Amino acid sequence: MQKTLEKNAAQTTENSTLARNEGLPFNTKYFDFININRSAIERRVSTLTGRRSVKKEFQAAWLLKAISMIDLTTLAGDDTRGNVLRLCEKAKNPVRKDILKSLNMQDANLTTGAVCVYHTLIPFAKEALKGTSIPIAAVSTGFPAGKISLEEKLTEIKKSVAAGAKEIDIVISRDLVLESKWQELYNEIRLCREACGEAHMKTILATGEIPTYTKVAKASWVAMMAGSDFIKTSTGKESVNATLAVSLVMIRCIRDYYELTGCKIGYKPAGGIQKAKQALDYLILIKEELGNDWLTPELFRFGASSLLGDIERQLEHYVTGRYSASFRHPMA
Ligand SMILES: O=C[C@H](O)COP(=O)(O)O
Repeated sequence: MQKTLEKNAAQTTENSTLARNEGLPFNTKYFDFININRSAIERRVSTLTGRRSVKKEFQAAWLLKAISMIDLTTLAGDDTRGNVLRLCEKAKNPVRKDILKSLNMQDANLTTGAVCVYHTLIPFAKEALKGTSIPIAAVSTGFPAGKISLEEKLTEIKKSVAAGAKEIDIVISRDLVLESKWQELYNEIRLCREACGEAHMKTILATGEIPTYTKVAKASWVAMMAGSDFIKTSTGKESVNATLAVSLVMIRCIRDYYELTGCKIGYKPAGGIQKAKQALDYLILIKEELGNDWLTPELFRFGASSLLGDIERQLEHYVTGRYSASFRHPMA
């Protein structure tokens, strides 16, 4: 397992020199022809999780890797300094020391990929993460509905960056997708990317509010062309959030964009990913469709508030042979 983690660390270093996506000039020729066959997509993902599984020590190694790719998230109306500080402690020490010791991973410096909070909570995350390299991700642009003016969106992004966010998760205006106003969508995302400056931008499509996979694919293309560093499924607040099927649609766009431009765009499924088994399914999908290059925090994140608790529980089971109650693995 030590070897697997060392290999993962080497992969991360390689990817940390990744050039940012500068985007492409707007042109509908890249996506006009797209027409997604829903049943083919759903068939592909249903066979994937049946055919493939990861067992025993490989499963433990994959779960540790999954932890390094979690944007540990709290986006609740009752967030306080206290729960953000506790969440950050969990990001710094995601797995109990005794479990890590049994896995011989106590010196691996395992942390989550980032901590994701609302803008007003950034100072508390900054205080708690001081001295670490864990980035703060902030949700901006009128999260989750995005129903504020473009000017306000840009101001919000700039404020979050100034407050210390190194990653900005923006929400797009879903009406522009519903009405196929692709050029307007492109302009909006472009301006957001400019406002982000050095901060990496993850563009949330809110796929649960987009009626067809064809539109999800077109919106993915527009987001990448406009300079997004990551494309992300959901806010976690829609009635349907991340699914494997919508992920397949989006990561195939990432693959095609890479083939066209040579630029690797990151992927972040978010919302409703609560179980270790779900995380493994996503990792298998990414490995099969995009390859190992994408299995690093630079190119893949889970947006999840409670997934880490189940992963820790499964690791404890791997080590002790016993399951503990979920409340023994609190997030904050
Ligand atoms: O971006 C992250 C999501 O808001 C987290 O959703 P979740 O609470 O369902 O894990």
